[in-house]
Amino acid sequence: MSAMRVDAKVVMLGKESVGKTSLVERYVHRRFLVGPYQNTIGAAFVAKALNVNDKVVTLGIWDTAGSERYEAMSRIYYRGARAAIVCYDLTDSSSFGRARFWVKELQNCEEHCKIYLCGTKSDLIEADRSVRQVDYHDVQDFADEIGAQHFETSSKTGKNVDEVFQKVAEDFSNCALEFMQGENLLQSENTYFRLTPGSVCFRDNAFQALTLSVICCLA
Ligand SMILES: Nc1nc2c(ncn2[C@@H]2O[C@H](COP(=O)(O)OP(=O)(O)OP(=O)(O)O)[C@@H](O)[C@H]2O)c(=O)[nH]1
Repeated sequence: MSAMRVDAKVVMLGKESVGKTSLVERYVHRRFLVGPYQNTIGAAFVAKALNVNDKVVTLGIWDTAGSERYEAMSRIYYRGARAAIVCYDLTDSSSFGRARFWVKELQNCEEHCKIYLCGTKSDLIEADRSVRQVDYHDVQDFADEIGAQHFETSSKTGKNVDEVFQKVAEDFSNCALEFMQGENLLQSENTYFRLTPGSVCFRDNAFQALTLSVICCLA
């Protein structure tokens, strides 16, 4: 059994097919997978270390399944999260409604979790403005109202992807001292990820990444 330390738990939330997995893939592996869409089952975990002000911060990123049949499981994954990247698809107005749902959940259940609103697939808007279904200013007003950061990203081109995760790590780093004074987070179960002998894992040394796929028996 091995363990690695994760400084901040980050959860990806949002309607199915908004591009949560693609965002994580682009950020961690610098790639955009083409081919038939494969929905996430249960959740997947990846850890990535990055530098913030000469310090290393390791983010433990939980990519949840967007399908409503896995909603109860997604609730498990946001528990103890310090940041939630709530994604919506810029070309799908209903996905923003779903993003609002997750924001409400987080506000009710995870008061220490910082929220980052992420409008995905901006490359599609850049190619054809008429496909935009979610207005930038409407989301910015909502973000201001709830005290969230707001980004528009493209996993296809990489636009703003690093910026989202860098901001998450910077905010965590700036708040870490305050958190540590409030509660001994570095020793809480949320900041260590422990592998059990039966876990499925892959280690990517280049990115100091460890991936765990949680195969859901509800599938
Ligand atoms: N053009 C474009 N397509 C994208 C982008 N991000 C994701 N997609 C496509 O959108 C589809 C869904 O992407 P995923 O990353 O699997 O979506 P998800 O939110 O993880 O989906 P679930 O696992 O069902 O929750 C795939 O066909 C992707 O190729 C993007 O930035 N630009």
